[in-house]
Amino acid sequence: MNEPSPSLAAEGELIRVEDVEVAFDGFKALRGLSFTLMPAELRFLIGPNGAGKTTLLDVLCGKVKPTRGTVRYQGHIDLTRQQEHQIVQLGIGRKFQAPSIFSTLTVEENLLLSMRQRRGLLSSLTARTTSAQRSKMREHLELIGLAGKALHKAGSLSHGEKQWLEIGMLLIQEPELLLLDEPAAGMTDSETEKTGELLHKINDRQTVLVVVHDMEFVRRFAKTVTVMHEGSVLCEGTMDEIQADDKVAEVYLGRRGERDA
Ligand SMILES: Nc1ncnc2c1ncn2[C@@H]1O[C@H](COP(=O)(O)OP(=O)(O)OP(=O)(O)O)[C@@H](O)[C@H]1O
Repeated sequence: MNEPSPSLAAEGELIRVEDVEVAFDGFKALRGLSFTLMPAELRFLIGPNGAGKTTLLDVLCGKVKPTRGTVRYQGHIDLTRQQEHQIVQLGIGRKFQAPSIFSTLTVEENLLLSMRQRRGLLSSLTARTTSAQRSKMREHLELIGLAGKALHKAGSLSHGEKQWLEIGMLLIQEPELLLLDEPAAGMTDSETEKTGELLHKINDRQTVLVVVHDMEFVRRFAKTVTVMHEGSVLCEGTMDEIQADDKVAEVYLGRRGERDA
């Protein structure tokens, strides 16, 4: 049965996580977590170390299966029953920390490969590029700020540029929902700024759920923030609302110094 209870599912929700538990050898990384995401949101997910942020992304992309609870996509799809590759096909793209670009190929070739992902690697490279594919590629090169480096080898890019290329490779597959874990980690100040701006540009077209540790980045670029603590949601709201919340001050913002260093 894929139909959620009408009393529990609000119209038009993209994601509804209900009472989810994830246990690793008895340790509960998620404990009765409930969370919803509407289409077109840009949601920042914050919380102290070990709060369960990455585990929530792992559940949404199918890498980790909950031991209890439900995870609905677009109201009627039970994500807990889908394999990771099926979830990608359903339109949920996840950027992992480990790089997935081909260093010896150009920026353009990496994007082309990603666009034609369903073919084998060799046929993807040798297939002729249609004008529609070229224009889609140019559009994505502009979006990620790498139009001037289309013919550069991906391996020669800066750390920040590699991250943007990876984001571009996900976006060119036109996901409905993009999941990002610390997209600005290790970036210079100017790369961090561009990444924040990129998140907003992406959000013009896609729903984005992003895990962030850097509180300055959150203050600068967040729309709505969800705070997690010990495997469940502590509170949600704008950054002003979050900062005014005593519970957050106690469990998270009070420890901000550790994170902002
Ligand atoms: N595969 C695993 N096996 C055992 N424990 C795990 C596993 N994955 C995560 N955990 C534990 O679950 C808890 C939540 O981890 P998670 O990575 O989701 O937290 P997080 O909020 O993303 O933390 P951080 O901010 O440090 O990245 C942590 O205590 C972690 O050690």
